[in-house]
Formats: sequence, C-alpha cells, structure tokens
Amino acid sequence: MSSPPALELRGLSKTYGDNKLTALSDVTLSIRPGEIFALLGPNGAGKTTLIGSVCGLVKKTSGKVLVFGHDLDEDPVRPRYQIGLVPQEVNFDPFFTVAESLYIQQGYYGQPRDEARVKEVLAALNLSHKADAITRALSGGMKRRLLIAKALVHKPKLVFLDEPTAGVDVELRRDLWNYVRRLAAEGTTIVLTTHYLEEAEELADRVGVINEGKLLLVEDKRTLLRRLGEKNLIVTFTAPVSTPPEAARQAGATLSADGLTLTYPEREGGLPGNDVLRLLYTQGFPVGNVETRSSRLEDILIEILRGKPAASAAAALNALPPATP
Ligand SMILES: Nc1ncnc2c1ncn2[C@@H]1O[C@H](COP(=O)(O)OP(=O)(O)OP(=O)(O)O)[C@@H](O)[C@H]1O
Repeated sequence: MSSPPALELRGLSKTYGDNKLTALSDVTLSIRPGEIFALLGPNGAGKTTLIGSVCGLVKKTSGKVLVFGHDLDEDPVRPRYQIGLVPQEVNFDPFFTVAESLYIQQGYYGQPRDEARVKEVLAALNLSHKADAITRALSGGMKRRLLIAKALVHKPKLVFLDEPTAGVDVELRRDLWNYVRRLAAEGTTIVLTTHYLEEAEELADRVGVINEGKLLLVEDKRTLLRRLGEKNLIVTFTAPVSTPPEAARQAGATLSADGLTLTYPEREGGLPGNDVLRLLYTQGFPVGNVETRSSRLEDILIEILRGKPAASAAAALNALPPATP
C-alpha cells in the first residue's frame, strides 16, 4: 500500500465572523511526502488561513484535514506533533535564551531534551554563536532564524513556512533555501507561502495558486513553466515599421504602437522564432536588436490571477491525485 499524503485537504472552507467573509472556499489538495509545495497568491488570498487551519490556529468552518492520513477531527493533537510552523510573526518569549527557547519547544512537543539536535539546528541556521543570548537582544534577522529553528527543532515531518524570508537579507534567504532543500532531501514535506516568486521558482516541486480563498491551480512547477511559459522573441527596429511580415503576424507576432518593437511568442509546434527572423531579414526590415525572453513564474502567476488560462486551471484541478479512502 502506498503511504498516505503528508497533507490532504478535502473541501476545506473557512468563513470569518458575522460578516461571513469567506477566507477559504472548498479547497481540495493533496501533498506528497517529501514534496516542496509553494502556495502563491496575493495579500488576503487565504494562505495563512489555510496554514492556520492545519496547524490548529484557525477553526475551520467545514471540510476535512488529514495529516499523514490522520483526520484532525478524530485526533486534533497527535498528528500535529508531526508539524512545524514558521509563522509570519515573531512569537517567542523575549526573556529566554536562544537555546532555552529551543529546549522549551522540544518539551512542548513531548520530546526529551536533545542537546545534539539543538546544536545541529542552531548551526544550520548560523545561530550557534547566539545560543546563550537573550532572544530579546537578537536582531530582526536573527529573530527570524530562531523562529525557523523553533519550528524545526522537534524534527517535524511536515513543515509550513509562512513567508519565511519576508524582509530578511540575502544571506539568510540563501541559508534557508539550502536548509529547506536539505530537509526535503531527507524526506521532510515543506509547504511554503511566499510573495517572492523567485523563491517558489527556486525551491518548489509543485505550485498552487490561491486567490479569494479559491485554489485556482495546482501544477508541477516545470510543467507550469513549460506549458504556460513561452519564449518571446523581441526584435527592436532602428526605424518604425508599419506591419510585421504577414506569416509572422498570422503566427502571433505583434508590433508596438510606435512600430519599433516586434514581439513574437514562440510556442511548441508553432513557427520557429528563427523563421520569423529570417522573414524580417529577407524582407529588408530594419532589424536592430534581437533578444529572447523566457517567461518566468511571475508572468505566469499574473496571467492566472487575471483569469487567462481558466480552462487549463480547471484541467489541472481535475488532474489532482484522488483522495485516499
Ligand atoms: N481573524 C480574522 N478575522 C476576520 N477576518 C480574517 C481573520 N484572519 C484573516 N481574515 C481575512 O481572511 C482573508 C484571508 O486572509 P489570510 O491572512 O489567510 O490571507 P493571506 O493569503 O495569508 O494574506 P497575506 O499574503 O497578506 O498574508 C482576508 O480577507 C483577511 O482579511
């Protein structure tokens, strides 16, 4: 029998307060053990609410949450021992030392004091030299490192990182990325929310896009980049032209209003970009600069949020792995 998903959401919904604000609407999602899953969406999309519902910080309105196959309605406590959460905001007692706050965390998760583990986590997050510092005296970036250390010290198998690198420096981001990769390689499942698309592009195996509480798309990152991504051939002319070559126009080439830039989206099976260039040269167009630009996750996300590839979003959702019985 195959192992259950690390996390499974079935029709998860959350409505806040009397004004019936729907923060999550019928979210169904299955995350494999060892996967790095990036949840992307604009402010207020429902990402933190989703994480909170799994971690016990938000009371869901309806739906099911299963952690490694265990239904949290049946046992809300034990399955959560497998979870680690790096929240957006600092949440530790400012009067303990760095090491003490990690030992407290181990105790909180029902684990014996494990000095070797504390040392290991501190070293991985470049905090060893601050082990005996009072947490109040840490810099902002060090507080974030400690937040991450706290979430990991009990060796969780499912880790939520809620915008872990918001407002941190390049060095911490790099350290964290390395550590996330190592954890995933060791079998830890990572769910990451981020506004830095570069972060999702760099780390994620799969990407989910959420907006207004609805999961619009779940897709393998590479497929997403390949299927929705396109290479644009950008040709700048040295003098304005009035119209692109007919064959290029029919294949999708467009001209900027000033007649100085031609953009041609190269797609699999379509007219190759080099053929478009050949047409331009042979027909005497005043070609100046030529470059190709690949679309990045950022471009694709903007398209999805604008609702452009709605059909593919629906297809991707239908292609989700079936719920385990
Ligand atoms: N405790 C609460 N009471 C009422 N409304 C809430 C509460 N928490 C969140 N909301 C609302 O629920 C919606 C989703 O919020 P959530 O924090 O989950 O979004 P998010 O995707 O994490 O946003 P961000 O990227 O800004 O952190 C928002 O409209 C938010 O205002």
